[in-house]
Amino acid sequence: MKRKSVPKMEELKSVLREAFGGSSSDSDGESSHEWRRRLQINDSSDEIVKPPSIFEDPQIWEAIAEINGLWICRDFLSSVQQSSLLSALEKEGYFAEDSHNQAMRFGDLPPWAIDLSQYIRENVLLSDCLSESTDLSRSDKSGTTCPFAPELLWREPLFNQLIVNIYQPGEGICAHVDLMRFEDGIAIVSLESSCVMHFSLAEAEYKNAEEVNREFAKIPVLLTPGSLILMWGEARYLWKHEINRKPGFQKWDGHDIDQKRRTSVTLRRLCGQTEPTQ
Ligand SMILES: O=C(O)CCC(=O)C(=O)O
Ligand SMILES: [Fe+2]
Repeated sequence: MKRKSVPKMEELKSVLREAFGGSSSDSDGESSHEWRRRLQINDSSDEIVKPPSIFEDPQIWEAIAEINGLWICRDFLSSVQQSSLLSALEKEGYFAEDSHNQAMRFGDLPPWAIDLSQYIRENVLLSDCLSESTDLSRSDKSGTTCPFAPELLWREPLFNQLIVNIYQPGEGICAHVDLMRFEDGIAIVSLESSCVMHFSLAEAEYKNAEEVNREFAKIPVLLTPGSLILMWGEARYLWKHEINRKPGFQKWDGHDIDQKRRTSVTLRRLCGQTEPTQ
């Protein structure tokens, strides 16, 4: 299959500029711009907050040092954007009953999820990961400076399955590797309560002592409201992830995390979906 060539950063910026306009324009109806515009409107007050420039203050991406292919953007959504996303979930009826803890969509995603996907793609692109200068202080163990593999970033659609998980205090998710029916490249947006997600190696095929030790070590990652994690490559296939919200397991910096309801939006892509021909 012919792969799309990956554009260089400058080409990319001009493509983005053409598609979404500069920071001062918010008149077009383009999806990502629309998402940003909509997300600037505070539901309760209708206050319009000045939209950020798409090229200033790019968000900060951190590689989780121990795990190749695991990246976090802690300030991915502002508090206004988080509220807008929660309102969109509420309108879908996902919070209608306390017993309702999961909702899935396949194929055509709702507009807010398409916008969210586009916003993820845009923010990865703006991380300058495709530029030739590599800042090793921001790379993962394998030396990669890109929060998402370029060949995954350019697939269309980026994601076509979503799952919304709603956890009441004390509820979590057991250690697992996501099903193989999903392609590589998974995004998780966290909302409401913070939590610690633990990662542990999935396979016992690492024979040396250091790796056996690592196998039992769990790597904790704090997921704060509005954060985004991206899992691909080793993080997606070789590591399990779990959230244990039973008493004693949700500690950060020696303190128990105050548990409230937590909501997450996971975006993935089903295997075997071909790109539409243009
Ligand atoms: O809720 C989360 O943050 C993780 C969800 C998850 O791992 C899954 O649905 O496979
Ligand atoms: Fe998962």
